[in-house]
Order: sequence, then structure tokens, then C-alpha cells
Amino acid sequence: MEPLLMAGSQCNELNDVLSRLHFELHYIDKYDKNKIPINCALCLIDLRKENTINEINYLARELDQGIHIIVLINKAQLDNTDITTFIAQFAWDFCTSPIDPERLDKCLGHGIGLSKLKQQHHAPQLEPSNKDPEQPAYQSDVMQQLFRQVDRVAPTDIPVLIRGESGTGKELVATKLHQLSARKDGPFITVNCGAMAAGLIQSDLFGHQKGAFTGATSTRKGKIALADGGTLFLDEIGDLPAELQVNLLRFLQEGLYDSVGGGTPQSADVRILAATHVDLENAIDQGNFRLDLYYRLNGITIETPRLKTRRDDIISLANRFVRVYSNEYGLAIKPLSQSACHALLNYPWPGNVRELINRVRRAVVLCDTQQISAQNLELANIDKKRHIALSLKTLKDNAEKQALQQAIMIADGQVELAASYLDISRATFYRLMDKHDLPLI
Ligand SMILES: Nc1ncnc2c1ncn2[C@@H]1O[C@H](COP(=O)(O)OP(=O)(O)OP(=O)(O)O)[C@@H](O)[C@H]1O
Repeated sequence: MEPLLMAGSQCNELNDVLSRLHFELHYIDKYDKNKIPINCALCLIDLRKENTINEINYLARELDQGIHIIVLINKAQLDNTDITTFIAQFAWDFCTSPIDPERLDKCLGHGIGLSKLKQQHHAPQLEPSNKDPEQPAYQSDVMQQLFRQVDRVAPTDIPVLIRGESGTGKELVATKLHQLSARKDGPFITVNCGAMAAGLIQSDLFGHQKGAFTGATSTRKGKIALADGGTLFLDEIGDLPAELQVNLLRFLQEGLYDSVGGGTPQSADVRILAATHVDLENAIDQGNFRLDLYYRLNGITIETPRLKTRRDDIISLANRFVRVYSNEYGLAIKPLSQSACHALLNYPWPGNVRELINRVRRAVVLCDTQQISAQNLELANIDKKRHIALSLKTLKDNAEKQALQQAIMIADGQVELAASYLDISRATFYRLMDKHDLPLI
């Protein structure tokens, strides 16, 4: 018999159906990892009599990611936004009452099959069991695809260019590439090419000889030498000064480099990973980045997507950081309120995961109620602000269009005259007519 978790009050009708379908039921009211059977793949949550959605929310968040949730509701509950938000957020599937045993059997069968397939193929790599914030967490298809790409590329020695906005996890991807490679026991060294003056990066990267410049009191190894046998991660590669691009290119082509102050050329066995948040093609067009270096670095490109484009990850990442920081600060783990979830999903996240971490960490510390609110996350007024901004723009656009239409009508289609009525040039008039898709009479 397949073990099945049941949350909700006991229901004889459901018990009968499930025992006929050969499920062994384990009722839970609170999540306790030790009480969950090891091979349990599904949790059926009966919400038909529940009015304790907050507790159920909490339980759903705590369940292992591998356990699929199926919700049982009355049809009328589809009008209840608390219930539909819960389903959208947590459920793998839902069934409506009256229970159709055939439908329920199919739903449970598929759920178990899929969950087992996932466990066999992905679960160990995709969802690390520890709660280390530095370990990637993801549910969205796009991130699962990205980390499958990481799995494939990591064991090769091909240089990888990681592209993405700030805070999207480029360094995290670089670390993963190193950890999954044959070089994992070697060093992982990071150089931030944007953080230092050209002279300092030169010595930081290639090392220097004693007396090479004022203050060089001893010979010092550079990061390339320190990364020997491991991985060198060049962060913000787009900011690497031109003269250093030449030196790096030589190292990539010949495996040789000179430390500052001369001496014999040196070699090192290093895999290169680079990251950028700027458009390198644009930098090449502007003459700020060498095309030959770009080709050398760009063996394979991995793009880390913006957080706002992977909505499936937002709530699970937020929950993860709530757990991590509550534990770190010795505070009780509190659930996110419905309004907090709504705000998290509707915010554009310009600072990506880094911004999410900062907001959640602050909220964990500041929250003095039972649940973490949108206010604790400092997201309470964002929706409203955006709404006002949007309507202001719409109002302006509408007014502009109306003015153009009136002017062209009063001027009997004479562009010059219509433009003068509006106090704008002919060129601007044409541009605005085009913008609003308005025909000239
Ligand atoms: N999928 C994820 N799971 C868990 N933590 C993540 C994830 N993605 C990013 N982070 C965390 O977000 C923070 C920012 O990530 P990271 O430093 O890798 O971004 P970045 O793209 O390199 O940023 P920058 O361009 O500003 O250097 C880090 O603390 C990282 O651990």
C-alpha cells in the first residue's frame, strides 16, 4: 500500500475511498519530519471543512519539496481567494467534491508516479537538503534547466561566460561549476575586475616581483598562480582595463603570463570562468572590449535570469531565507502572510535575489506579529505606487492623443498649422502621430 499524508479533519467517506484505492493514510496536523514515512510522495489536504488556512499554509511550506500536494475542495470554494491562492501557490493538483473515486485514483497515481520519477532523476542534485543560503534553491523550469546545463558543463574544462543582471546568482553558478568539476579539490579564486584600479588588478592577477613598484617589499603570487590546479573566476570581466585584456588573452592562448616587474614567464593550470552584467557585444562595438578575448572567454554562455521572470522561485526562495535567517538569529520561524506573498509576487525585483535576501532578513528581524507581512518586507505600498504611476502615464498618453486629434481636425489636416496650435515642431508632431498610430486626414 502506498503511504499518503492526510491533512484536514477525518472524513469517513474519504477514508473508505482511499482504502479501496489501496492507500495507507497518515493523518498529520503539525509537520514533524520524523513522523513522515520515508517513501511518502503525496500529501492530500482536505480543505472542505477547514477554516484554518493559515495553519495549513504553514504546513504546506514546511513539507519537503519532493512531496506533492493535492487539495480537496468544494466547488463553491473556487470563489474563495484564500483557497485559490493556496492552490496556485502550493498544489500540484486539486479535486472537487463530491469525490469521484476514478478521478482521485488517477490524480493520486499520476502524482506518485511523477514524484518518484523526479526523486530518481533530479531530487538529489536539484534540492539540497541543507538550508545553506549559498546553496542554490529553485523550482522554476528555467532554473532547473540552467542547473542541468551547469551539471553538463562543469566536468569539462571549457571556459564559461556567465551573463545576467546583478544579484541573479552568477557567482553562485561559478561556484557550482567549480564544485562539480574534477578541480573541486583545487582552489576557487575570485577576481573582481571592476573593484580595483588598473595598476592594482595587474599585480593582483599576475603577481609582482620584489621592488617592482614602490611598496612591493617582497615577491607576491598573483591570483592566477593561486588558482593553479583549480578555477579562476573573473567577475565583472567587462570592466577589465584594456592593457590587462591583452595580458589575459596571452595567458588564455599560450598558458603563459608575466608577473609585474619581469622575471621569466610563468604558467598555471587554471580553468577560467567569467561573469558580466554588461552587454559585452556593445562594449566590443564601442571599442572597450577585445573581440578575440571575448571569443576565448565565451566557450559556453550561461544566462542567469532575472528574479521577476521566474515567479515560481520567489515564494520558495523567500521561505528558505525566512528559515535560514530565523535560525541564524535564534528567532521563531514565522510564515509569510497572504499579503506578503502577493506583494513578493508583484514586485519587479530590480536587485534580484540579493534584494530578496535583504528584504527577508530585515523582515525576519523586524516582524513582531504572528506572520511576516508586506509591511515587514517594506513592500506594502509598492503595488499602490505602481498603480498610480501606471494610471498617470495612461492619463498623459490619452490627453496627448486627444490633443493631436483635435489639432489636426481644427487645422483641417494641415500639419504645419496643427503643430503650431500645439506649440510643437512639425517633426515632433509627426513623431507623436506615429506613436499614437493616428492617420493624417
Ligand atoms: N537560486 C538561488 N538560491 C539561493 N541563493 C541564491 C540563488 N541565487 C542567488 N542567490 C544568492 O543571492 C546572492 C547574490 O548572488 P550572486 O552574488 O551569485 O549574484 P551575482 O549575479 O554574482 O551578483 P553581482 O553581479 O552583483 O556580483 C548571494 O547571496 C547568493 O547566494
